[in-house]
Amino acid sequence: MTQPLLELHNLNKSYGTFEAVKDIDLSVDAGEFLAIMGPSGCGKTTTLRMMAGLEDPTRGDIRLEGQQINDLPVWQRETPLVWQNLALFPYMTVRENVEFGLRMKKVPAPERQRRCAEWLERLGIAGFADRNVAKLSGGQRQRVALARSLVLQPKVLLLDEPLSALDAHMSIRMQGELKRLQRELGITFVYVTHSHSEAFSLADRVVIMNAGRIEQLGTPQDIFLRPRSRFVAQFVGGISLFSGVLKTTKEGKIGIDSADGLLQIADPASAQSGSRCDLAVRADRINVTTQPGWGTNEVPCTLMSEEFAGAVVNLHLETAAGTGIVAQLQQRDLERLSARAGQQVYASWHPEDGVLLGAPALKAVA
Ligand SMILES: Nc1ncnc2c1ncn2[C@@H]1O[C@H](COP(=O)(O)OP(=O)(O)OP(=O)(O)O)[C@@H](O)[C@H]1O
Repeated sequence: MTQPLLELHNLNKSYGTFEAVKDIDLSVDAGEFLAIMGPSGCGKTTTLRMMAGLEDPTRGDIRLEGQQINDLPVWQRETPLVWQNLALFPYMTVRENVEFGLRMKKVPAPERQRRCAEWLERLGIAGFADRNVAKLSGGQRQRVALARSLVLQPKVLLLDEPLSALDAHMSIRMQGELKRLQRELGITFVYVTHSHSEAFSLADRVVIMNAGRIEQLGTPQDIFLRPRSRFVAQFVGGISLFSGVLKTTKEGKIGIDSADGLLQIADPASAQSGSRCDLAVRADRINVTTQPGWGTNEVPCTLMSEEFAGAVVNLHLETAAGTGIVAQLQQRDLERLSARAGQQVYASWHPEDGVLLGAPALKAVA
């Protein structure tokens, strides 16, 4: 088995009595693009700053290539951090900013200039080399910040919401460039973001944090299709949740007995009958009809509102028991449905589209 490049073992950070990061265990492989997501204040930045050496862990280990680096000062680490406000030196030119780290490392002038020129070229900012960074656009400044870190040939590049200051168009463009660079260079990226679309489209694996802990770690597909907890399902969004008790009927059907009736599932894993469970169903798996009789799990609902999201529309429904359901329809399907807010409709889905959460057997899966 190959050794992970970066490892966090039982990493903790407290500020006074407040525990910002709790018992984080995480391994990042060489060349991997790992995204860290979670609600504001869940400890993403603190975790990243500990990796960068900008915060001391209260407890636990950080290892790079197997070596503990907890006490290594920032400037000796090979894990630079690029963050949202970039922290470029405002009175320096682009070239001076990019060369700065190499000067600190006492890299001889000819090599410094060669490496700086290579990165200015690579990131398409050679034309502004002698311009003051204060006179650049947001996207250009972002490139300077990346060049300044990449010129140091880091083992891991840590990025804290690097695109959050850019407008939507520039952010999408930079996402593509970041992914291309990461693939071409084979550098390991650890990337903190608030943006679901950035995490899910860029990362090989995504960490979802909640209140200082890792709630789920998996590929974007895993997290999107198989959220492990209510928290992850709600955080990812576009998922309807039903609570109930796992039950096998006299006819041999398996489902959860919920306030909205028996909701059948295809795969109960090894959850035991009688255990309390939550069932998650993705919005794009829910059919909506104006007449009953179309599906296995069919729940009468009231259409509460429609939310237009480009080519698709999210329908917000509510059952008689007060459960909120969200269904995602193509625009043309909505036209065919021709239902209005306040009208009774029927939500249905196939048993195999329901994912059980909270069952003991599922929790035990690593
Ligand atoms: N220096 C500090 N002193 C005291 N508390 C701190 C300090 N730094 C961070 N915290 C607290 O630790 C918790 C985690 O902060 P952190 O910045 O890691 O969260 P985050 O997930 O990155 O949030 P955001 O998405 O808002 O940036 C927060 O409650 C924050 O207020």
